[in-house]
Amino acid sequence: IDYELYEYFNRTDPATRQLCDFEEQHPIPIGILTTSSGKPVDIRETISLNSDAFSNQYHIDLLTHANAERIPERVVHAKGTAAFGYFEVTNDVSQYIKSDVFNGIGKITPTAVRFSTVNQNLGGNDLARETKGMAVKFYTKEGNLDFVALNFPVFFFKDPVKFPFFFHALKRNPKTNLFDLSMRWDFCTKNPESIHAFLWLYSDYGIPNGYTKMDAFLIHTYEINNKYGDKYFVKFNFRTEQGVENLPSDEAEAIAARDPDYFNRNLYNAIENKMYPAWTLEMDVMSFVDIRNIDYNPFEITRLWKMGTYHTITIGRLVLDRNPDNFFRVSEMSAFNPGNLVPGIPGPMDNLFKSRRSSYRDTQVYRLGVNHNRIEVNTPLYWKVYDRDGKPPVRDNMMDAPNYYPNSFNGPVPYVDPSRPKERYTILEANAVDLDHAADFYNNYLQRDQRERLVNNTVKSLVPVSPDLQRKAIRLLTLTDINLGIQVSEMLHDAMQMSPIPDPRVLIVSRQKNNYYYDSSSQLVK
Ligand code: HEM
Repeated sequence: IDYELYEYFNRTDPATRQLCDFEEQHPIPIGILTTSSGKPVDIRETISLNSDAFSNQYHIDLLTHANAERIPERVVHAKGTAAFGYFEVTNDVSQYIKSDVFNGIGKITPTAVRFSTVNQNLGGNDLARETKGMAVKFYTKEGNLDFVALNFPVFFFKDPVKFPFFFHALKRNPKTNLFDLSMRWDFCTKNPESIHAFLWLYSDYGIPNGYTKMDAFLIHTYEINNKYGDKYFVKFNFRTEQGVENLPSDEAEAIAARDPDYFNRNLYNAIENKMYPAWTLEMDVMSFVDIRNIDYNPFEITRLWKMGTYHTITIGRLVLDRNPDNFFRVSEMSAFNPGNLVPGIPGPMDNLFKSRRSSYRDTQVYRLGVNHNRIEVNTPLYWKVYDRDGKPPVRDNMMDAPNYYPNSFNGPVPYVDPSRPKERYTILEANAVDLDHAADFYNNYLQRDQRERLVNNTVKSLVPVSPDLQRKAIRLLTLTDINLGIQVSEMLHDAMQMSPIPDPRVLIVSRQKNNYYYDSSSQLVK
């Protein structure tokens, strides 16, 4: 007997026994079967052989609905899962932030959370070496607050114009429909500011041991205000109470071979087994005076704040205690938008964040429709709008209320917030690439054994790419840190000796290349 296989097929975990649990809770059928319009279905309509199938409305209803049961998967973060829970304030942070959700020790706010892996399609592999997402919707009295975070504290670039190219390069090659390490390394070496986040990716943090064992970071520097209108600048971080745990590549590959849904299963089972996963929400804080006295740009999202230049304050705890009763209704219909903020959180000022405010909304209009905030999981506790009509759901469509503003007939009116600061700062963003942060991560953040695994993982990803890209990658790694460059270079050399002789065509395309552009008279220039 293959005991591993035996154990796998004899699971008694909540995820595997879900249908049996349903049966136990419903010892008799839950009702009479109907068509979608509610007509009871006669048993003879459930078989279409030797009958007039096209007079059988049940048959037509069933098949045509099945034809239309897919909506577009998310353009990124398609594979994921969701859970409900609550947020509890555990500390008095009123001196920094006036938002109702974070004020009043003991205050509980319901939340919905979606975890995801970035580049996989729906049904992909949870254990792929990819950034992971954690999006939290707080249903607050002042509207929905969406904290949309990643398991790395730095992002790959700061110019939002790069986003479509970034996710094209990390998703599937349009010709082969395969993930393509050449595209990845080409993106990385053409956009050297991304090396810091790529080092996080090739380090142990690239494969957490499930969603419950990872921290999550909002990355951007958020402006927050207190009730006197004072400004503070913060980074919000979720710290896992289960402890950070990562998986070595070989172990991750072995698990993936047995269970590519390992992360989703793990979260589902933890909640069903009442081992409710929890995170502490903290913020790293700087005042305006602090910001004026530091020697680096704190709004730069490809770097970390320097130790000693800020202090950290706990806000509260996020606990997940309920699995959705239907995956599609919650995970797939949810729409998280980092632009959904509440009074007291004007939010980040960098261009990448500004671009995200519109990007998420736009893709959600495409994916779920213009009324996506009327879908149950996205509906705030309170809403009064002048939006009308469009593809369902429209809920009550604001019934008989006036549909234009301003009006003389008592439609909804805005509120006045006297403590809201009058001005917002504008930040200047530089194009320069500073590799020091990546070097700092490699040398000071990682332990020796972690550095070794990072080198191993990097080499593994470089073996299949062309020598030209290998050279460019080693150059970038060497510029980042000379030892890192040397180690990757030496180990890659050894690995290439062991691998089969490269296809000569790869060598041809790998000759030293130049950069080309067209001049104003359309001549190609080298
Ligand atoms: C220019 C930069 C970025 C753009 C344009 C962008 C765009 C998008 C888009 C279009 C989606 C799919 C949303 C949906 O279909 O509902 C998405 C999902 C997501 N993004 Fe970003 N993103 C950017 C940067 C970031 C950053 C910096 C973070 C984290 C700090 C982040 C975290 C996430 C997460 C966690 C999701 C999944 C949300 C869910 O579970 O529904 N993204 N992003």
